[in-house]
Amino acid sequence: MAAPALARCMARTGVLPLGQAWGRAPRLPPSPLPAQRRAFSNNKVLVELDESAGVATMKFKSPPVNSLSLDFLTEFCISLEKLENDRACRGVILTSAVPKIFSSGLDITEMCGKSTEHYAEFWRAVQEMWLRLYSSNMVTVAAVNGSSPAGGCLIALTCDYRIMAENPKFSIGLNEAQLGIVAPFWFKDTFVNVVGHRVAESSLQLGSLHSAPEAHRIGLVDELVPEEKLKDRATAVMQQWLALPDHARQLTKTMMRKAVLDRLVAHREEDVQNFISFISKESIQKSLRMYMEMLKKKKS
Ligand SMILES: CCC/C=C/C(=O)SCCNC(=O)CCNC(=O)[C@H](O)C(C)(C)COP(=O)([O-])OP(=O)([O-])OC[C@H]1O[C@@H](n2cnc3c(N)ncnc32)[C@H](O)[C@@H]1OP(=O)([O-])[O-]
Repeated sequence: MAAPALARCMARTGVLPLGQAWGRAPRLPPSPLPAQRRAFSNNKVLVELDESAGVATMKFKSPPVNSLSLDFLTEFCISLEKLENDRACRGVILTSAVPKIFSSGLDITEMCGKSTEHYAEFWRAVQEMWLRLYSSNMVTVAAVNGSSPAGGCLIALTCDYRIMAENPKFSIGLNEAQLGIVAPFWFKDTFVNVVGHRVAESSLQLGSLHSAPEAHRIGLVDELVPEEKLKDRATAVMQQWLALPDHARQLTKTMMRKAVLDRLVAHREEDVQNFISFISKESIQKSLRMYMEMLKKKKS
């Protein structure tokens, strides 16, 4: 489906047609035509595709903090879909064009004082982002070049491999509990699949934001590198993963992730309704408002 048609579909329903993501044809190696670089950009996501390497870089560029608004999520899904359907692309590196911030997570303003319909549309877009990324046939590498709380951490966890800049000021984690909200089961499942049950249990209950060295120690990120080497290291890791035959790697990935993906697909609407009734509670709205005020105070 072409991008404008996808955008119209998402504007109408809040979701991309799932048939687009599942059961797609196996990825083919890039064509032997002369090396080419292509770029396409929406407002909030910049994509550069190196056809000779078969690798795209997706850069988040939604200042000040790359929060995951409905617009951002829509653009993210459209960009990912374009790459997924592009035979020249076998892997994607996710990173940020905003200094010091990978992503600040879900845009809190999308979850405050809005209508039930808006919450439903927003939550379907969050689900869609995760379903598409977690089920992607491409190799996905997160080059985490800044802080990455909550939904930002989820994006990194959803990739195949995570490399973080070894800046002790950068933190990462599912800190929802600190906001007085609860990460849904599929955030938790993704986290457990990366760090194991015990670490996930305490980290989630405490809403921990882990410094880069601690995130590495608990296995939340696979490696740390000096900031200036992050891009090169992500490219080297990507080459290593792409050296394997796509079909074997893709089937293995599906085998490892299917149960968790199927769980959300089977309970998608129920999950939307859970989100709406949870986020609409006055006590939750109050917690979110206080948290936003705290962020503003910290700034002044
Ligand atoms: C069930 C649901 C599950 C939920 C999952 C989630 O992801 S929940 C999300 C959990 N996410 C978090 O807990 C992360 C909260 N954010 C932070 O901890 C910090 O902003 C930072 C470390 C990301 C950047 O620090 P920094 O000193 O570089 O920047 P700064 O702090 O000065 O902020 C600049 C401006 O951005 C604003 N803004 C920031 N984040 C958000 C947001 N998510 N949304 C909207 N706006 C946000 C902030 O208010 C300020 O606005 P102002 O005053 O200019 O109008």
